[in-house]
Amino acid sequence: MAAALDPGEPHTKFVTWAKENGVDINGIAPARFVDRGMGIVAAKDIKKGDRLVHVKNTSLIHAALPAIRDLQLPENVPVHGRLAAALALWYSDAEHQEYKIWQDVWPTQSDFQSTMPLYYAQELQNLLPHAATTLLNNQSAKLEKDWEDLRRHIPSISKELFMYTWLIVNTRTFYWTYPDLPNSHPRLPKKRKQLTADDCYAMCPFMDYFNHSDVGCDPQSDSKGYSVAADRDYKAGEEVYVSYGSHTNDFLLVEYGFILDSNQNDSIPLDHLLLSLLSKEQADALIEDGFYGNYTLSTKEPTTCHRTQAVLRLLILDNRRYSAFVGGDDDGSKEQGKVDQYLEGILTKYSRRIMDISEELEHLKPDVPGEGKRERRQSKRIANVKSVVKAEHRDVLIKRWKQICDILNTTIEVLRA
Ligand SMILES: C[S@@+](CC[C@H](N)C(=O)[O-])C[C@H]1O[C@@H](n2cnc3c(N)ncnc32)[C@H](O)[C@@H]1O
Repeated sequence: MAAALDPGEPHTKFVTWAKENGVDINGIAPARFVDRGMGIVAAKDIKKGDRLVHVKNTSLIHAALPAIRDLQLPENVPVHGRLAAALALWYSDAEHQEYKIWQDVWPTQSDFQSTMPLYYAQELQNLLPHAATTLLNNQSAKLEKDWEDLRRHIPSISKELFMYTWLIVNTRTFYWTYPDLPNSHPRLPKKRKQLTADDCYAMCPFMDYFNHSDVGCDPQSDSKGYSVAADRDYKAGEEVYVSYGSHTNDFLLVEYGFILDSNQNDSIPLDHLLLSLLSKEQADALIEDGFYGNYTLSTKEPTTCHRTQAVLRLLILDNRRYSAFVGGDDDGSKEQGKVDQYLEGILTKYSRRIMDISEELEHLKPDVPGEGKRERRQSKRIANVKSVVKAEHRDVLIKRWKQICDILNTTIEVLRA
């Protein structure tokens, strides 16, 4: 069990504020952890099913709040950007005290800088795994677009501050469908039927202290608000996690800035390995059959999905055998050995490429705090290393590639057996 440390005064003040502002807390408390900032611990022995926290609907912060609508931010901008703009305006306004005590317990800008891939040096971003690269490109495009669409409406806010509150929203929001409002209400971001996941963001003070685990409590919402009940018994002092969803480590890394040591939901995409092997005709056939792309290798059995089995068969079998497999007329067991052998070759090649990437990462010199530019230049020359990056960024990336290699090697062993 990781040591839980005293959270410090701002957190004690925040808990008092939360209790006075619609948050009901039972048997849990915030605590500081060495490797993941704040989290929640059991303050006493807890029984499975006990309600640990309830946040009233009126205490949530979301786009339908009058205080946010009054800012008259353009409605075509996604809720994520509008919430970030509101938080930035409140954060920078000394007169606006309503959420000050909550803001005081947020992670700092420097916490984000040391964990989020958005802040990695370009050369490290270039070495992210494929899935993480796609997610990071999307995230970065969304942030830039929100900033471009909003900057004229919030002239007092710097991009740096906007980026900070945008990441606060990114890492601390909950899914909220405004169940306390009628289906058509002027304060709903859209008519209820038209709401998409991008409209359903709510910030939930205190609930946002919970860290994530692949097995954890499952937050629930209804028109009265948000709550968390214990998923199992806990002993006093144990950390209580919630699950943010069935996320892979690449997703957790880009969206939240961490990876789990063990993650039953982890998987890696194979599209970048398989799509390039297809001829135009094969790609067209897969599109027509609904099997183009989205091929994954997971940590759970069976490690390859049905889609992957389909594309591999198209690549190495005659069309008749492929069609029998995707049409469901044949389970494909007759050719399984041949398919496994082919996949084993592809994965072995990828695993060798990862060894090269890991070596490249090892040669990027980590930034040593306190070391000046001159010393860095000198030690770069002496050690024949290429560049200077943040040690914590580089190390998490080395660890992630090692996890990917382990998934590949486990699968290769299974395919060989
Ligand atoms: C909703 S907040 C949770 C509270 C947060 N730890 C804090 O200090 O305020 C989400 C952030 O917590 C951290 N986090 C959550 N779960 C984690 C875990 N299992 N391991 C490491 N960091 C985690 C990540 O920095 C993530 O972006």
